[in-house]
Amino acid sequence: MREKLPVLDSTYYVVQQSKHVTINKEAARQMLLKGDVNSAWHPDLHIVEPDWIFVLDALNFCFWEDPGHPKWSVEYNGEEYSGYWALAASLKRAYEEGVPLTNAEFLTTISSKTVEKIFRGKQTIPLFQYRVNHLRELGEVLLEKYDGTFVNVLQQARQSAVALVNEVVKNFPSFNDVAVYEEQTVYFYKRAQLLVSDLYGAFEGEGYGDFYDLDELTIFADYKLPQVLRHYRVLEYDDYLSNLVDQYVRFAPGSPEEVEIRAATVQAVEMMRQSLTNGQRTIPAFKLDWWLWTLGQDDTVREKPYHRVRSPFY
Ligand SMILES: Nc1nc2c(c(CN[C@H]3C=C[C@H](O)[C@@H]3O)cn2[C@@H]2O[C@H](COP(=O)(O)O)[C@@H](O)[C@H]2O)c(=O)[nH]1
Repeated sequence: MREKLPVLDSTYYVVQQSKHVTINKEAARQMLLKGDVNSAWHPDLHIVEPDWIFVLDALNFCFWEDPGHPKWSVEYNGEEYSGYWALAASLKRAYEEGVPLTNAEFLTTISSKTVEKIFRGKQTIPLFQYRVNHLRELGEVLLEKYDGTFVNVLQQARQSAVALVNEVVKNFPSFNDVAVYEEQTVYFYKRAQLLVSDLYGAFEGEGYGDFYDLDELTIFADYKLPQVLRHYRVLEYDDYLSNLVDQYVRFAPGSPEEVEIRAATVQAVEMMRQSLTNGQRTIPAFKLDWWLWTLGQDDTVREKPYHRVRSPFY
């Protein structure tokens, strides 16, 4: 019996009780009919090195600003990047400048000054102190338990995506993306799951990217996928929630509103997967994720804002 993640069951529970978010199955079916779900992984701006990718996904969260506030952006090779791409570009720039990002010893005592230099650009990257703390946590745990390299975390997982997610969330608290909803623990594990798909993408399914159970992953519950699914009316927010989201009101991390949005995102894509499987080859959730996330990079789906939570988990 293959090991499974607790993400699907726990998010299913939320969707059953959900007060403010509903999933529109027909809209989900329509979206799939129009979609070209075979989007590829974007190789540009990435260093194909396991410890670098681990650092990338330890920092892969919360790039948004409130309306009217300019976003953090960096310049790399004459191009300006913001959001996720600014993170990838700044870490690639640092790596090329010789900052020893993949040296666990260095990470344990990395200074704020050094982190400022890594992310230098216009404005400041949000949740700056969390970025420093996550890097130091990676260094400490890698040194203490894995002889200083993420490669040994990968060895522990023995090519199981589920085992790797569990190993990471258990030993690196900054990846332990869970919430409590009506006394039940709800597991999202967004950056830990995204890490596995990034390894798969970067290594093209070979070597460090070779996992036998990738179809056990769910989508990665960030803030862009709900925005895309809401645009296509796959997710429907009631008036109470729509008003708050559309006025850029911030929700507290772990609030019922946030958990309902994230859980419905996971379950909506699971529904898409099921509808795809009748008669067609099953497609792993992470491939639908890449498709939806790439759609989210396009302005057409942004007429309504995504929900705002200042969270270091996504
Ligand atoms: N669900 C999901 N969330 C993802 C990604 C990625 C980047 N992966 C791509 C990169 C190379 C490969 O081609 C991967 O496809 C970033 N994010 C999240 O989005 C948010 C940033 O958005 P914006 O502010 O607009 O940059 C933030 O929460 C960030 O953590 C993904 O793939 N799936």
